[in-house]
Amino acid sequence: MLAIDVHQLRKQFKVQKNREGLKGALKDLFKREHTEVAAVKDISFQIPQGEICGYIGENGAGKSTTIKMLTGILVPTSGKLVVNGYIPYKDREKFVHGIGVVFGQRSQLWWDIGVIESFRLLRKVYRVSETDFRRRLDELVETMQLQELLNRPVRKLSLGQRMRCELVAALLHNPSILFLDEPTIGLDIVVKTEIREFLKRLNREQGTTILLTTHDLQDIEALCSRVIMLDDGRIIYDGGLDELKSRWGKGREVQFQFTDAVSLQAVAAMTGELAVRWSLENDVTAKVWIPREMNVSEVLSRVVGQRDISDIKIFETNTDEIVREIYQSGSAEAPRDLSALTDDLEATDQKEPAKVGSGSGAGQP
Ligand SMILES: Nc1ncnc2c1ncn2[C@@H]1O[C@H](COP(=O)(O)OP(=O)(O)OP(=O)(O)O)[C@@H](O)[C@H]1O
Repeated sequence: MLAIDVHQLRKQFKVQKNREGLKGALKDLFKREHTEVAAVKDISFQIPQGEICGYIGENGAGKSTTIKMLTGILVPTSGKLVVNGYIPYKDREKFVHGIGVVFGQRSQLWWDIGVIESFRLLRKVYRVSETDFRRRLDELVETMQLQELLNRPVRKLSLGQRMRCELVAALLHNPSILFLDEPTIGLDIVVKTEIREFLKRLNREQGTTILLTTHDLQDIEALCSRVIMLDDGRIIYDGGLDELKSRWGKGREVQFQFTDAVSLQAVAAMTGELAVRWSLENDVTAKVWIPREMNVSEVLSRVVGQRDISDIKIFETNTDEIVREIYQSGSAEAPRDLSALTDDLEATDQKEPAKVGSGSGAGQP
């Protein structure tokens, strides 16, 4: 069964226009002018139960607007959406029992009362039985190590402590879908890792579906097998993270540290006709760029054995770089040949972003 089913979903906001000058302000008093801002433009996607899906995009791409429609806070302008079997904005009362929401920038806990009191209030809001509440609370408090924090007022918690409490609060009623909007924003790496581990476990053990919005691509790498990328209200990529990397990655680089001095000619001779590119870093260190369709072992087997090597390091294009380039180009369509890759590499060497076909290719692959 699908956890989330979205078809041609659109949200337009009516925004007041302010005319310039005193005359304009006076005119505004009598007759307001409006413009329409389309925040989400006819997007479609399906998320099966039990999936962890990353929902990413630049500031203003339309992520929060989508989450707000999926959680029933906003009514769509057009399109269809079914979440957990319900139409969120229509069936709100029944619908909210099956979802949990964490907005990293906002709290669902009461600021001045003890954490446990907030949890008790939420138990009443979600009408969870006392026995289920106790069992669930004990389990969550232990995994999230909240024992010491339960009686402290929320305002006295650190951000990391509060986020752990927010997650517990969102899960007390045992929802089958969890919406997370920037859950690790501002957290240190230790708390981020704890939260990622917790979410992985939750998904593995309870099959909770998770839709995660984040600007931290390490959250995505750690948790999501699939990523949906938005740009200006449209989906420009929907697929696996691995596929994105192999489609956009610029191949790999292998750095060899030799025991004796080498020359560029000598290292290039070792790989002969292979379409790789060598560069020298110093007398004993050389780097070879290998296109993504070539197996690294093909190069390694030619080099190892011909010369004594003291160290080898393999570098991949990291996801941050890939996603930054896609945002810049406005399209995740990147059918690139070897020469384009080489051009890109040269461009990157000169610290300029790689350019690929511009934004017309929006749409789901
Ligand atoms: N209530 C609103 N009224 C008018 N315009 C809005 C409203 N909410 C959002 N927008 C506009 O819709 C667009 C998408 O905003 P949204 O908050 O969904 O983006 P986002 O991807 O979540 O961005 P961020 O990463 O900065 O949170 C923006 O241009 C924003 O200005």
